[in-house]
Amino acid sequence: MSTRNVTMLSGKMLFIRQQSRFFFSNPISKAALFRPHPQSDGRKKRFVDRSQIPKPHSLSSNPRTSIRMFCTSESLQDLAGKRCVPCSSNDIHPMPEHAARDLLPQVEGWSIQTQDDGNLKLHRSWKVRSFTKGLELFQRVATVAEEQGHHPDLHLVGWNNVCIEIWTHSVGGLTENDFILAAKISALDMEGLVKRKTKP
Ligand SMILES: C[C@H](O)[C@H](O)[C@H]1CNC2=NC(N)=NC(=O)C2=N1
Repeated sequence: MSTRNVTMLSGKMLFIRQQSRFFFSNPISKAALFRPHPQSDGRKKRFVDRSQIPKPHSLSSNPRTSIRMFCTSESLQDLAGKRCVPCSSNDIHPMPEHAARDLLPQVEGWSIQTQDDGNLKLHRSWKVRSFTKGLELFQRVATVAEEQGHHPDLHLVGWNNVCIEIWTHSVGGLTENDFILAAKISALDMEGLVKRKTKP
């Protein structure tokens, strides 16, 4: 095999392994990728087993892979421990509803709603102990939002009904930023501000 072919093969292998690393937490092994194929003369020739190469930009049936397409890091680490990325980044895109629903269990108490324009948003509501406790809750949320450079919509109606809605305005939909902010808001100490949920 000429040097060029070896370079090409190794280059292709490197590209495939790089691509597979993007889609799978464990890159496909060389052995799986280059399977020996017995020749008529008894020699074994290696060929690229195309069935092992992930299709580019395919949302595989594995929900964790599809979530990973929209998350900033390989592992689905605790969202509250992550940091929002600038909403003006060209790399930020709205996620499809199935990816949002896959992330929802990580932000307990939040729900996904569809806006009048069809875009998705996160929603959560609380009963606060007083109007001023509601404003104090908003202040704590505002501190997190300013730290993250990502902001919710805050509603305080009927003096003690707080509702917080989050979506990424720059892309008109849900991104991981919204789930990170929701997780950080859920992690806030609201003791003394909100009424305990009465057991159903
Ligand atoms: C420049 C940058 O897009 C804006 O400053 C930030 C501020 N906070 C934001 N918050 C939300 N929810 N969506 C945004 O698009 C957004 N953009």
